[in-house]
Amino acid sequence: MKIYLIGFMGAGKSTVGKLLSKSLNGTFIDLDQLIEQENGKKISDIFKEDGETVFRKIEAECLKKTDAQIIATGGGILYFDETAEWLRGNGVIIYLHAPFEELYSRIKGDRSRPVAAKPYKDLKSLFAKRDGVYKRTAHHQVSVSNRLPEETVKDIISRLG
Ligand SMILES: Nc1ncnc2c1ncn2[C@@H]1O[C@H](COP(=O)(O)OP(=O)(O)O)[C@@H](O)[C@H]1O
Ligand SMILES: O=C(O)C1=C[C@@H](OP(=O)(O)O)[C@@H](O)[C@H](O)C1
Ligand SMILES: [Mg+2]
Repeated sequence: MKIYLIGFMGAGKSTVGKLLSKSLNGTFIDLDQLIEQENGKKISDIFKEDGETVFRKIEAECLKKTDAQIIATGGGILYFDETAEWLRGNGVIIYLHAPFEELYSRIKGDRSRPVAAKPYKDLKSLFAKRDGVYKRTAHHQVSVSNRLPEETVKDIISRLG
């Protein structure tokens, strides 16, 4: 069974995914790292040099080719409508959720995340839009608010049964 972690930037998908894979003794991939390896450049350079549309196509291709058991996706993984259905047909989807302000405080000023460079109000409305899509797509919603990543891992494992 594959486990896909989804959620907004700063939710802890990369951090929790790595820990979860250790607890479950499963293989792990951070999709952003896979994209950087396959393309030989940083996400921020792909955005700068090739544009977001190219990045999204690469992201969707990398998602479909990874054979890892635990996958930390990027916050924009549901950019194409068909990706939600593809994900649900290929594994268990966990939405890591926290209120926007908490996530914003984790990502503001982080230059490695090009989307986080948007102004506060644009990020807030992006969160509002994506939150609904994450909720509709996920099998489980797990809180990452005021919680250590280790606690989130325990919560995920208990929900998986
Ligand atoms: N539970 C948590 N509590 C506080 N900070 C966290 C937590 N999980 C992750 N972080 C921090 O938030 C930032 C984003 O984490 P990251 O795992 O990269 O999130 P994502 O992959 O969802 O964007 C990092 O600086 C990380 O150390
Ligand atoms: O939300 C987004 O659109 C993005 C989130 C990033 O991943 P994280 O969610 O791990 O920061 C990364 O895929 C890229 O910078 C775009
Ligand atoms: Mg990440």
